[in-house]
Amino acid sequence: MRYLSDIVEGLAFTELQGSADVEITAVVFDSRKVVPGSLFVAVSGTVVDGHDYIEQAVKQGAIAVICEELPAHVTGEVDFLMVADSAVALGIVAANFYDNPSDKLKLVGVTGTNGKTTIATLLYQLFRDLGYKCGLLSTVENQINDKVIPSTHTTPDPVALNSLLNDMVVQGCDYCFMEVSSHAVAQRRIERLKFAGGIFTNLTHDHLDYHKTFDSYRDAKKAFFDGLPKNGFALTNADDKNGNFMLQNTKAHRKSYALKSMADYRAKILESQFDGLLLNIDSEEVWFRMVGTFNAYNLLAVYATAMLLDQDKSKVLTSLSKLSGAVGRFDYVVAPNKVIGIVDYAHTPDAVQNVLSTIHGIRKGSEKVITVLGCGGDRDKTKRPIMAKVACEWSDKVILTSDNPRSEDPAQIIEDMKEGVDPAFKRNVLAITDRREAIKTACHLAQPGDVILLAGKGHEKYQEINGVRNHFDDMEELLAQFGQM
Ligand SMILES: CC(=O)N[C@H]1[C@@H](OP(=O)(O)OP(=O)(O)OC[C@H]2O[C@@H](n3ccc(=O)[nH]c3=O)[C@H](O)[C@@H]2O)O[C@H](CO)[C@@H](O)[C@@H]1O[C@H](C)C(=O)N[C@@H](C)C(=O)N[C@H](CCC(=O)O)C(=O)O
Ligand SMILES: Nc1ncnc2c1ncn2[C@@H]1O[C@H](COP(=O)(O)OP(=O)(O)OP(=O)(O)O)[C@@H](O)[C@H]1O
Ligand SMILES: N[C@H](CCC[C@H](N)C(=O)O)C(=O)O
Ligand SMILES: [Mg+2]
Repeated sequence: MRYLSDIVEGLAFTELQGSADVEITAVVFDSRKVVPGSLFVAVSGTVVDGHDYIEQAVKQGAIAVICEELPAHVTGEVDFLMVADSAVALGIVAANFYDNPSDKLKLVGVTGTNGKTTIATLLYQLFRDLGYKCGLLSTVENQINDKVIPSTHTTPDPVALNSLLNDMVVQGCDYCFMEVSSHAVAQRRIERLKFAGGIFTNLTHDHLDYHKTFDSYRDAKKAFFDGLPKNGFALTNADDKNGNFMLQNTKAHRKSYALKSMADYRAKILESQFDGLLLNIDSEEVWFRMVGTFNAYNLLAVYATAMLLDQDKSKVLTSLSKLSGAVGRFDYVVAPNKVIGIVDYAHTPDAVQNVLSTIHGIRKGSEKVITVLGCGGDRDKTKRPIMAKVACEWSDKVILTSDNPRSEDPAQIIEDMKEGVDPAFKRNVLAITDRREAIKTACHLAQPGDVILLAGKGHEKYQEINGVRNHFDDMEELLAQFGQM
């Protein structure tokens, strides 16, 4: 049991109606989830305003409410606290409710357009292998030591986030590695968390539906570094044109990694194959199981982080060389007829280009590249033609299909993608709305040695159409076509 007075510690509120001396059973920001004794935080969202649900929350048993505006009719039995920003307040009270778990372990956050899941997962796998108890919060799954907890977001809401961190503390975790999405920073999901360090991967085109402009997307990422404490580290990619910008106002120790520029941690690619990378990393030659230049960046960021967390260099490199990262990132299979299939979560123009240029760099001769690609519905529409354009530039054949159409018409999403197809390439482009059929067609078209890339869905085990999630797994489909299932 926790008292309201403990939970609001550090919270700047302008008015308190009632007494802070009440016991709170739960912190809740969705009226539908209120249980008797809850503290309800009214947050205004992208669809509705939580303030409109205060009455419902009280009816369901909320005994205290945090809000930006007091409702017209305030009953005497409920405590009301007025704040300037409810989203910030939610972060603070959620952390206090769980007794600030981020103060009790070393929390490392990863932000950037691409590579967050890969880096957070590699760090988790590395530190587990080094013998530590660890937690992971990622797009694919959350983990507490070896226990897997399904994830709903890249970065959970503040209540779920602090609850998971608290479970990690209870399970004795020394570290937690988490992804920090730009939505999470903008919506203040990470408020009041204490980070031991932050990592920046890169910044390219995504989520402009939500952030509206590239600058505000960039500023959301930067705000994460602005908030790091002065005894923490801020590690950036010096090869990315926004890398230094991220660290402009941070109080944390500034560190960098790079393959091309001057940096604190450097690596060079010596060999790049379908089964791995040979890197000269911090003056040591090491073979890794991860594929592609972009993974050289991810591996280097992980290595640098391990050094900043005072780990032993040779143990780290030995362990890192065995790891394969997150599922659905450049997953590679060969059919009996020697067709190569790759499943990758590339869902931004930059990621599509990186994966395809990696395939180009590795293939030996005249093998053809067939790309199967869709774009998500209810997400950034402006990336659709660019993703299609990039796919066409780097493939011999492209099959445009559905990703997760969500509430949108799949045929219209494909039309939006077609806008990016060069007329001269049109005869090499097919449009097949049914993703299963699209994959089947790619497999029929492929000749021995050819490479099929299934882009966009990676680890996802579902396809969301009109609010319904049907089971769908790119790798399963590929293996079925290859006669391996
Ligand atoms: C666009 C977006 O980020 N939306 C998130 C946001 O919801 P919202 O602003 O739409 O909320 P809303 O429906 O307007 O409701 C406003 C408030 O009223 C409350 N409410 C609402 C109805 C009601 O009856 N009673 C009630 O109290 C809601 O609980 C909420 O507090 O806040 C919710 C609670 O935290 C999130 O679940 C929700 O994520 C949605 C499901 C989502 O799809 N988000 C994606 C875009 C997202 O966050 N993605 C990022 C990055 C992805 C990546 O690149 O990896 C992520 O971190 O996962
Ligand atoms: N460092 C990188 N630079 C550019 N592209 C990358 C990098 N790492 C991975 N990718 C590409 O981006 C895809 C997504 O990678 P990952 O899941 O690690 O990114 P993420 O940042 O977690 O994405 P999300 O925002 O959806 O959570 C990969 O499948 C790969 O195609
Ligand atoms: N976490 C990202 C991933 C998108 C993956 C793609 N498969 C899609 O559904 O658009 C998002 O929610 O924008
Ligand atoms: Mg991710």
